[in-house]
Amino acid sequence: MHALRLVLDHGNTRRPFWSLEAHGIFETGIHLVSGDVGSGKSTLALMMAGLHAPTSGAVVREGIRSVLVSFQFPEFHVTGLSVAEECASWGFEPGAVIRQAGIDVLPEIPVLSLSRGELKRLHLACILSKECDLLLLDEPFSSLDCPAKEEVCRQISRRAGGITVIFTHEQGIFPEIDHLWEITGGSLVDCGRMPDGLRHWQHAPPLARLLVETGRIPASLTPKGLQEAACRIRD
Ligand SMILES: Nc1ncnc2c1ncn2[C@@H]1O[C@H](COP(=O)(O)OP(=O)(O)OP(=O)(O)O)[C@@H](O)[C@H]1O
Repeated sequence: MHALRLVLDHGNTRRPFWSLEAHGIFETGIHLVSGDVGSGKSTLALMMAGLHAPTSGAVVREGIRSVLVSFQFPEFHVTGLSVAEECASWGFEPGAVIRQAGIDVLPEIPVLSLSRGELKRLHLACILSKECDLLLLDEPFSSLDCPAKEEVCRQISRRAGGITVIFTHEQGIFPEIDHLWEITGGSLVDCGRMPDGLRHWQHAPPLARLLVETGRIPASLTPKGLQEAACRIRD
């Protein structure tokens, strides 16, 4: 596998009433970028994908030959009329995708007749089955219930190789995360690798924050990792 790096070299973007400064290096692994509503997560995802040019600075994709972006709203990705056509547009048979998505739909029905959550699961099943060097997932958990979030997390955690970046304000359910980032005060902040990065993560969910404050640093942000830390006798 060739070395992959996405370098944000003071990649700044400005709009009349908003700006974002993004500086840092994303290496192979699973990255979590958290931030409040409107903080710039989607804009940063577009910048990293090469779909939004920085106003100043640069975004350098070293060794990255393939990029996939998943937008928050699954309708943005639809190109087929039926579920089967939609799966085919990704190069997949509908049966396998429908099984992986865990939804109960027929391949011949119009893809836009699916509920938002079903469509999101179908889209995620397709995109998570593709191999790529850089996978950018903007709010992958939106529209999903807890079991579906957990299944998507398992699929993300299984990704081997490549750079995966999750942009989200999710506070409950996470996959295995290697590196924590957050957007705060108009800047991308590198909180650091897990688990030490937890100490610097302002957007940490309440349970993770409590565990850190009580000296039980979770090794992982997965539900199992948080449970293990919560059940641990204080260090
Ligand atoms: N095309 C645009 N033109 C002008 N301003 C925009 C445009 N797109 C986004 N913005 C502004 O840029 C800022 C960042 O938006 P962005 O969608 O990146 O935030 P976000 O963190 O992804 O939000 P959310 O959590 O709601 O998805 C917001 O203030 C938004 O109003």
